[in-house]
Amino acid sequence: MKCYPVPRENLVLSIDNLKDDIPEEYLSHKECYENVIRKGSVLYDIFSELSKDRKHKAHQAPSNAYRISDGIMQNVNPFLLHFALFVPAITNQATPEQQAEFLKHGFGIIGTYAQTELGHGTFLRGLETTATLDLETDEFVLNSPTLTSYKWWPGGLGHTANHCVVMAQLYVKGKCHGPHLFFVQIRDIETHEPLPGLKLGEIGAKMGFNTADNGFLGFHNFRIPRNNMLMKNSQVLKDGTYVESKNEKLTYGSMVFVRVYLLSDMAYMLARAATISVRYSAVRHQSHIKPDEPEVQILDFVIQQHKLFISIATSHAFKICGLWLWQTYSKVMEDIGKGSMDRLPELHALSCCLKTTSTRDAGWLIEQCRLACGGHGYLMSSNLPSLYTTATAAITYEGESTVLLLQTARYLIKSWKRAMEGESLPATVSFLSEYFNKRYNKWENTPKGIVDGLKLVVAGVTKMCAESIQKHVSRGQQYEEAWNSSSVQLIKASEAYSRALLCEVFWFEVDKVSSTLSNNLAVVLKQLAELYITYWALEKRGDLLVYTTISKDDLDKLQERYEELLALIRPNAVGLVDSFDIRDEILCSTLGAYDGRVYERMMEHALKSPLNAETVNQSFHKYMKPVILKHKI
Ligand SMILES: CCC/C=C/C(=O)SCCNC(=O)CCNC(=O)[C@H](O)C(C)(C)COP(=O)([O-])OP(=O)([O-])OC[C@H]1O[C@@H](n2cnc3c(N)ncnc32)[C@H](O)[C@@H]1OP(=O)([O-])[O-]
Ligand SMILES: Cc1cc2nc3c(=O)[nH]c(=O)nc-3n(C[C@H](O)[C@H](O)[C@H](O)COP(=O)(O)OP(=O)(O)OC[C@H]3O[C@@H](n4cnc5c(N)ncnc54)[C@H](O)[C@@H]3O)c2cc1C
Repeated sequence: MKCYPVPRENLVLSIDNLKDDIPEEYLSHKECYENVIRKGSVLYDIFSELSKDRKHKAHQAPSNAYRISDGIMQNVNPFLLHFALFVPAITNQATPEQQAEFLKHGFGIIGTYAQTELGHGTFLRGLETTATLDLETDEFVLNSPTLTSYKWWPGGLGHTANHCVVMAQLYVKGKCHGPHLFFVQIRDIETHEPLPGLKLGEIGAKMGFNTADNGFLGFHNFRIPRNNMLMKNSQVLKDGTYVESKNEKLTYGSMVFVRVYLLSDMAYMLARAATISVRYSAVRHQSHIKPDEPEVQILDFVIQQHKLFISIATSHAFKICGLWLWQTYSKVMEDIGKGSMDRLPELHALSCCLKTTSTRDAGWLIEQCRLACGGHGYLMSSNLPSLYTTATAAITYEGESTVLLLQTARYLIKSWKRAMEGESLPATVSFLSEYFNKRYNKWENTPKGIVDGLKLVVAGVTKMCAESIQKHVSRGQQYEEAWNSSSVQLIKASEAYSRALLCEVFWFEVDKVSSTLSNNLAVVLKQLAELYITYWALEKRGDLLVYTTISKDDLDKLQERYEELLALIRPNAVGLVDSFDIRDEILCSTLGAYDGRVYERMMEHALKSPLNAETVNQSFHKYMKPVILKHKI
């Protein structure tokens, strides 16, 4: 691995190409894309130089180098899918020989992950793109038989990528074997023209993510070699023999990989938002707390602390749980490599609910950070609107949130049944077996006591779901119908489970490492973890009252402790966000820069608006003036 900086002479494009003359928000849709490709190409070149000696490994966490692009792009990098899904899909789903072949050009090809179609994103078994084996030519023929079978959404597909990994229904000798992945070239390397037999384009402007170049793709008798099916888990041999995977869900492995990673990504998004709004709240003075004293920093309002400190704490919770989940993922992948699939269902359940909760929480907390900056948070130059639209996209992509929570609920219900039958359960759900023993334990008003209480809530709600399903079945519904009838409660079980997991892992991991930290650091980290747990205990007080022995008096004490924690964290608040160590260039915010020159930066940025290039806009003469003159008395 080479060190920074990459020598300038190694780069095709000049690093000066990373600068913007006009802020991105003033560019048209097309200009914006061209602008990010200009900058993205420099970064792509730098990243490829940096990783020349680095072998792509399966199950490797993505490098943090791409964070730099957060600052340079402000919006989404259209090359993101290459690193985040295309390469991981190949390293995780292709045989070693295929990996050597498909990745031999390194960054000489640009890829994306083309799975979702116009008609289906969630229900993968319903995908319509077909890959049919032609035994005579030893090729697969790809087709999009309907409008709804067009690939729709893949990032970078519109104009950027020249290759993709495509999910299609595999047909061999007239038999469908379900969705499988294929390595497909879609554009000529030199001319970048779409290859014959393909219909390619961009899907249009979106709520955010506008520079991601999301595209559509249709196939018309498009041929690829048989060997382009990614064959690590299942194979199609030359004579058309289909060799089944040990577990057909391994085909979905790339999604599990990204879901796991998203938890750490959300920690970072939230750290950026918290840094902006806490620093701004320290600079901004408005109103009085005591009438005879000067106007205060808005961060001194306790309600402002309540809005913001939870974002700092949550970022740490996600970071720590993200590491824990990453370790779990690596261990399960290692086991799978040795032929054991035992922990795959558990990993799937954990990654589904934690992906959902972290993206949803990041979305509303970033919005809360934006609102906490008052009017100025609404400016694009605060960068909070862009952080919000980028984070909220993740609630839907890589598995729609409700759908993923229902996957976890499926696991919880199965585990509940196993617990009732006296089977032993994996550590992450073993508390289900203890529900009946611990249900009436005396409430303990400590972080550990709260974690135990939250677990009782999960068990209680899961029990209620199992009973609800049973009730509907006994009234004549099929199991799947009964499942649908109980889905509101099932979602609640899953949500409660992710909250209990986040609280438990955060608290116990912090507790574990605190003896290795300086006393001051350990104290502050514990305050953040306790704040997080107490916040959620108060938010979920209704559930705790139903499923545990907590009393009103306990809740009053928790409220008091929560307010104490806000006061304890207040003196360190700015230091805590500084310690996220996010450079101004990456923060990209007029409100959140390290030097606190908020108002100066806002004015400097406003002056860059193209509308300020002239004192009178031409539209005045063209449209307004005639109307004004007409009505002038
Ligand atoms: C920068 C932006 C980039 C964005 C990129 C994208 O968005 S890319 C596009 C992202 N797109 C998406 O994310 C699409 C979201 N959709 C999906 O992932 C799937 O269609 C599904 C999981 C919803 C259902 O799948 P299905 O109908 O095939 O399954 P089923 O419900 O009938 O359950 C059968 C069994 O399979 C199990 N199982 C399922 N998945 C896994 C797994 N990964 N591992 C292990 N196990 C898994 C499940 O637990 C159940 O086990 P049980 O109880 O029988 O022991
Ligand atoms: C910004 C962005 C980037 C993306 N990038 C990519 C990419 O690079 N590659 C790619 O292949 N795809 C990509 N996608 C597509 C994305 O993965 C899908 O949109 C996502 O998986 C959701 O699927 P859907 O759109 O079919 O939603 P739907 O499933 O149609 O969801 C609509 C509603 O139906 C509900 N619903 C659906 N099924 C059920 C069920 N079984 N039970 C209860 N409720 C249900 C959902 O909860 C939701 O409320 C991207 C999407 C976005 C927004």
